[in-house]
Amino acid sequence: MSAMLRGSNKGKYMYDLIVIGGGSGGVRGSRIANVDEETLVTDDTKAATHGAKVALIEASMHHGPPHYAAIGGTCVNVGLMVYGSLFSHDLHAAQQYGWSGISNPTHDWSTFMEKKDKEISRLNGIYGRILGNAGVETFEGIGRLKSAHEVVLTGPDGKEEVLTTERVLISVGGWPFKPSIEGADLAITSNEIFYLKERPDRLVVVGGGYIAVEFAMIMAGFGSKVTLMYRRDLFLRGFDDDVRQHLADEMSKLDNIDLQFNTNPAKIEKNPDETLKITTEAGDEVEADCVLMATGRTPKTEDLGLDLAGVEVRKDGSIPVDEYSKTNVDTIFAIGDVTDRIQLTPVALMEGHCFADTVYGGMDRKPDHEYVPSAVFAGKNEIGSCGQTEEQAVEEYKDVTVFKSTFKPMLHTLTGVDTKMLMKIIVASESDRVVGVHICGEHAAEMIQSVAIAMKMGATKKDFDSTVGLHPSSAEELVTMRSPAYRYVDGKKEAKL
Ligand SMILES: Cc1cc2nc3c(=O)[nH]c(=O)nc-3n(C[C@H](O)[C@H](O)[C@H](O)COP(=O)(O)OP(=O)(O)OC[C@H]3O[C@@H](n4cnc5c(N)ncnc54)[C@H](O)[C@@H]3O)c2cc1C
Ligand SMILES: NC(=O)c1ccc[n+]([C@@H]2O[C@H](COP(=O)([O-])OP(=O)(O)OC[C@H]3O[C@@H](n4cnc5c(N)ncnc54)[C@H](O)[C@@H]3O)[C@@H](O)[C@H]2O)c1
Repeated sequence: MSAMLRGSNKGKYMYDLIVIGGGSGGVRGSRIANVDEETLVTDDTKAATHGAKVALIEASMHHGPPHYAAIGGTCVNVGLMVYGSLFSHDLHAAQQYGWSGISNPTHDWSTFMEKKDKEISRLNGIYGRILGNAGVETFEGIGRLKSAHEVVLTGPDGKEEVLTTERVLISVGGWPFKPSIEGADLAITSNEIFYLKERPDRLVVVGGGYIAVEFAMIMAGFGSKVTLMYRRDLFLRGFDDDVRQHLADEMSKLDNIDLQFNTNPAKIEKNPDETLKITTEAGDEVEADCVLMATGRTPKTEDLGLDLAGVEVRKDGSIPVDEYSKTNVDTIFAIGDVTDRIQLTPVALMEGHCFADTVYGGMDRKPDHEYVPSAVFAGKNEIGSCGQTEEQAVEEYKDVTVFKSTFKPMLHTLTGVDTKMLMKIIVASESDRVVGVHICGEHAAEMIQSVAIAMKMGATKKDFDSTVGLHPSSAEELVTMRSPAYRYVDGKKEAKL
């Protein structure tokens, strides 16, 4: 795409760009597109010198009901909940190493929620200030397209205003989807779980994606008894099969998690004492205090007026875009979860940044979705993953070598905790390039970020082998796996090496 003119609107419209949605992608896109030298205030805005006149419309400047997401996005909620939930494991481990005075630890949910909310509010404020410093005009309210160059802003007081703009960037994200089973309204979603007044003693989680697995482990870490219902054989579809199975095996070892695969709820009812009864499609009953539906997210495009602007929308509500995040309308762009590419915060940031650099910065920057690392924060058994699964690699390269290692992390040689870590390296045999790395175990997320750099640079297995390990660490296993577990030749798994 040829670079467009900076601030080319020349007074025809009120703004060069209106951004609808101020989460991860929208804040980044607007901040980078905006800012001329005169409004540069902090170091944080120094990179942003593209000079467009930008307005950003965000439904809420403060997290929580009814919009839940707010300026800057609320992803950090999960991070804090994960950290909070891990202490139960750490406190147990500490005692096995001789620490005392912590034999009967208790957790105060309301103290934790209060501190978490305070931190998220602080972040909301920071994002508001960053935008202000960058010179982005920020409006609280709902944005809706009236035409390709007009956006209706409905403020918190219900008042409507029409803003005109040369271009629009849509970054409205998604909203949790609940299947329409009987009593679904009694279930909460990931929106509400961040605001529970009390920790449920018994939680049923429905679904088998990131959110289902993470919240099953988070709430179990805090002490809830969790039943995870997933409609198919094994959760986390799309992840490497060995990693999925390894995590399922590890979760099955935990006393307070009951994994129920091939199980789906048929109805949810309220008992006279306000607790809930979940009846599965097979007719089994489970009693719980709370049901979390983690059954996917739907792009938030329903009332966005996309039809009035002529923007194409897929059946599932997502917006198709080209490699520069442009929709079928030349002046309308979309980034982040609403486009249904990879739904991760850093990906939305990258897409927003590339958009601004290309359209207002005179650069030619396409977001690069290859070797994007991801993590599932499943307690002490988190997954860190980058690149292809074994199945995908065999499909693409036919000749593939697989290295695998399962071992007990050194920490647990003294704790007595029955847990294992899995590491897997997938290599395209002909080029020796490492095309997939999958880790399940403590600190997997931290490890995979560094591995992703090597993979992005095209590292071969030989490069991994020639790197000296760091001892003692679990990560050193990544550079000491010398013997392949098995190979594929011409797409067929070889029984013997
Ligand atoms: C529970 C949960 C945990 C997650 N954990 C992680 C994680 O650990 N790591 C990770 O990388 N990703 C995580 N994600 C995914 C990540 O949050 C998204 O990929 C990312 O936020 C997408 O950014 P976005 O800009 O597209 O949308 P969002 O960040 O969702 O922002 C959209 C914004 O638009 C606003 N909005 C919507 N409609 C309108 C409108 N009409 N007018 C005005 N404003 C509007 C919303 O209020 C919201 O603030 C998680 C998601 C969820 C739900
Ligand atoms: N750690 C992270 O980076 C992180 C954490 C949370 C979310 N996310 C992002 O957010 C996105 C959304 O997460 P998610 O967990 O909501 O979605 P998901 O697509 O990962 O999982 C949805 C799950 O719900 C199940 N499901 C769908 N419809 C159902 C139905 N009618 N009945 C029963 N089950 C049904 C699916 O089989 C799937 O297992 C993810 O794709 C991910 O990119 C990332």
